[in-house]
Amino acid sequence: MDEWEEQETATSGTCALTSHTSNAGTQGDFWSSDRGEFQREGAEDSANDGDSQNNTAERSSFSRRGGRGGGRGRGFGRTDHGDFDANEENGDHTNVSRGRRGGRGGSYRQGGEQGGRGGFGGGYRGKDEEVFAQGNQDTPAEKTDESDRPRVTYVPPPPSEDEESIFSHYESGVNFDKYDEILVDVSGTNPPPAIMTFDEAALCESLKRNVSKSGYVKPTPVQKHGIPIVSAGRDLMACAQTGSGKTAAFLLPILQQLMADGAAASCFSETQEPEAIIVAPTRELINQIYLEARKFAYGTCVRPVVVYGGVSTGHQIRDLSRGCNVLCGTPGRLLDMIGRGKVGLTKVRYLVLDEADRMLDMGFEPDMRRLVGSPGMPSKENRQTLMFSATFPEDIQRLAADFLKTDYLFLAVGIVGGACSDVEQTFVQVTKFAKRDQLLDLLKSTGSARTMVFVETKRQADFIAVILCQEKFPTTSIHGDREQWQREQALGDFRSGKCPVLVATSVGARGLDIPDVQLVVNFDLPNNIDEYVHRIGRTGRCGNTGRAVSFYDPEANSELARSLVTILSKAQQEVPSWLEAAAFSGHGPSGFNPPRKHFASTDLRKGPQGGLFQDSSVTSQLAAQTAADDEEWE
Ligand SMILES: Nc1ncnc2c1ncn2[C@@H]1O[C@H](COP(=O)(O)OP(=O)(O)OP(=O)(O)O)[C@@H](O)[C@H]1O
Repeated sequence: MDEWEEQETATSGTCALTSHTSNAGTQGDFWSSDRGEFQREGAEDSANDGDSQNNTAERSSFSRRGGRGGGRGRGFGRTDHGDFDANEENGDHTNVSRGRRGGRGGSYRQGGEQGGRGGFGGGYRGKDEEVFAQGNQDTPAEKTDESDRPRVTYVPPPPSEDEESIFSHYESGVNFDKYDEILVDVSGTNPPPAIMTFDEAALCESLKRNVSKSGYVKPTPVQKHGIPIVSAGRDLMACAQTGSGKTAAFLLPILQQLMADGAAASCFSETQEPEAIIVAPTRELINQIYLEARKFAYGTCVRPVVVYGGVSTGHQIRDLSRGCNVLCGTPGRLLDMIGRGKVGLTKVRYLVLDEADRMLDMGFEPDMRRLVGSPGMPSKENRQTLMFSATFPEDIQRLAADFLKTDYLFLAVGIVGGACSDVEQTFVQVTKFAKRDQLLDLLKSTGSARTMVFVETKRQADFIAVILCQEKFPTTSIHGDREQWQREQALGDFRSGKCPVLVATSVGARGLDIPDVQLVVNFDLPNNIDEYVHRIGRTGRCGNTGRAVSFYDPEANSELARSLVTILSKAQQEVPSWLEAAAFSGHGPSGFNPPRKHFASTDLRKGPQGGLFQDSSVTSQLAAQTAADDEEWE
């Protein structure tokens, strides 16, 4: 029995209620082989695939991001699976699935030699190291300076082949038709006319069938406008509220075009040349996008593939080699695959940045520049670049223009950066010491409602999850210190309702589309307003109603007060008088704008008056700043 198996055995199955465990190991994670496969890949495999994150672009891309942390105190600013959360109070970022690591030995395992503190040791790798890492992408793992770092060997279970589960979906809600009332603005020259029905999208039969099997009857506004724009070959920056169908807005026209042009049937090749590349900031989100692509491409010759960190690289290389038309990836792993020569870029026609503002902020921007500058990648004039998000601060729009043709179209559905209008937002003023009791009271009052609780740090996520477990709320958690299989299991348990409470750091804030999330709790408010918008957007999706309750700690959150008032006002929601008072009390960024009643586009090309959401642009710099610190790197 190897070290890995020992640990699994030692810790598995001691918690009947949840899949969550405490740092102290009072409860064990479930582990069952059908969840995924754990294997030690042989030396041959490793030599061929370099199945390690040690010597890859993925690692290199993180190195400059994190100053603190470094799980092993050896100068690497990321954990084993590439996540980084510098907000962790002590700078401990150790991923602790196996023993012998330094660092706090945080989450979930009691295993042997972990523990010890020592995760601090200078997590910064300078430029030279980055160059070194890049220059050694093909070096087998064994030969790197970090060869004792455990290799990632997790192989996720294959996605279901069963048609029913491929097309399983939740119903659109009572407010779905109200989407039609949302004001839409398309700016830029010669936008094509919107479509009103999927029939007008002129999809081929198999795509039409798949759209219908997905339960889509009529397009949402971002689809009505976005699909013809993409089909017309235009570059696009699109901003529409959370849960309003942005994914299909880019997937459907891309798949349609690939099929119309007779995308070459997938065939085995060591280097794959995808026609479309889709990038997203987190593993769970990119996997979700991949599953959507797979669903829409069902029964066609188009083959989507997904690559992301925390999973065996060798496994992904093997999957890739079977053929790939649409490659979905997190930036690090994608660059890694390109660096290894497993992905060629010469045939790329579409480059999609989902959560584009996040992909272009201070954290990921260098990776995006590296991606578009990679050998073979067609210039922006020779590819179509599409960007989607619910938030698009002006400074990021400015940056984004570098990646787009000058005549790109800007599509704004509703208020750029606005919160989803189907989410009822409430605020509770509370000190940090009273938050725990508030949360327990809230959960007691909501019964078994599926609830996401957002906290600031990974340690806090563990702590709160344990408390909730102890209070008999079946709870699991997702954050960057958890192994990938644990993250996927946590999400699975939350989706299935086995654990109706999910405690998450910001890694769960963007894009996740989980059925029936009725409540989002901001146990800790984020420190930028865009993050708030994305977090509460995990509920109230696709015309369903949802509820968000945020704990406002006057000591910690006064900087956010003005932006919150703006967001609430624009969503036509009640603003608590104490929040308004806090907003005007002199704290926080200047430039508060009283809410305007009418829609206005915030395509920055329209000039300074075009920006309805100037408050957001004030905070966006902060957002970019803090994103580099408090989000989790993938
Ligand atoms: N036209 C439609 N009819 C019915 N359901 C739809 C339609 N379009 C999308 N959906 C469903 O709505 C849900 C939300 O869609 P999606 O995840 O694409 O939203 P999003 O705008 O990307 O959200 P976020 O900003 O949070 O990433 C999904 O379950 C999707 O399948």
